[in-house]
Amino acid sequence: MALLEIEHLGIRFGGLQALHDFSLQLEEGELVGLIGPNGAGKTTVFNLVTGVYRPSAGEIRWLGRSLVGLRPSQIAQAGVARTFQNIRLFKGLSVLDNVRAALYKSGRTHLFGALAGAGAIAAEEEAIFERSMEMLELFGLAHLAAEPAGSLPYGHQRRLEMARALAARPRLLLLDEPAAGMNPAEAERLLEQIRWIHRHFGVAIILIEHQMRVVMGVCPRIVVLDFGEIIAEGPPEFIRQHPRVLEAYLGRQAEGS
Ligand SMILES: Nc1ncnc2c1ncn2[C@@H]1O[C@H](COP(=O)(O)OP(=O)(O)OP(=O)(O)O)[C@@H](O)[C@H]1O
Repeated sequence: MALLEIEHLGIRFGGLQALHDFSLQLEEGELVGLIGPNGAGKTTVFNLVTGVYRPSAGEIRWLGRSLVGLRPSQIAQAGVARTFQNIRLFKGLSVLDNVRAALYKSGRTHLFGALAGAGAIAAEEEAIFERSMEMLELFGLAHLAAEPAGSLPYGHQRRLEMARALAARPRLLLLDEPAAGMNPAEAERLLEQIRWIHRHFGVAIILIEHQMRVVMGVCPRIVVLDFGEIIAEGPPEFIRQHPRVLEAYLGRQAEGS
């Protein structure tokens, strides 16, 4: 059974058809890139999958069961995690507390739910602490655990966001333009990190990215959106030469330059 099945998904905002007839099937552990020019509808796909928006048409199935109508918190609990285009951390909280907060929120940590009383709560606190530190260590942030998240350099904040998202062991990670605002060297490092996350956690990933080079370097399959519709889908070498993709990207760049 597919991990995620999206069928004929659509949403309108007033007169704007932001997404139309969008279908995508994702297997456990698969890594797919979602690209397209500004306003193509990429983030809208994430907002639909995570329950922020409700579709006007179509179906989203997670392990065979519909996600449509579930609250974002329920979808997160089911195993879908995301990061945002504009980093969303609790900037005033410590690096450690940012990961801890994600674990409390996920509701997936009731490891000692069958037990009652203060002992069980203390054990759960301990489990959350251990898991949070484990994540910080994996992401090379453990030595910064006590620092306020807002004081970290940009690249570290991105890493913390990913550590947070992965702490509750999701089965699907939605990455929304993680390379935004990065220079080429930073983007290259991020690429390595995404490859590592994919290998290490065995998690399925949908990567939205503006920089074609980043997506092409990491995703074996790429879906291209333009004006809310899929215009091409396939491996990087196919996408790179696809006339509609070239037109969508280069045509508009040429107009803009
Ligand atoms: N809540 C909303 N209300 C009205 N219009 C919206 C809403 N959310 C998205 N849109 C519109 O839907 C279209 C698709 O937006 P979306 O953010 O999904 O694009 P995108 O491909 O992620 O673009 P970018 O690369 O600029 O982030 C845009 O025209 C956007 O203005």
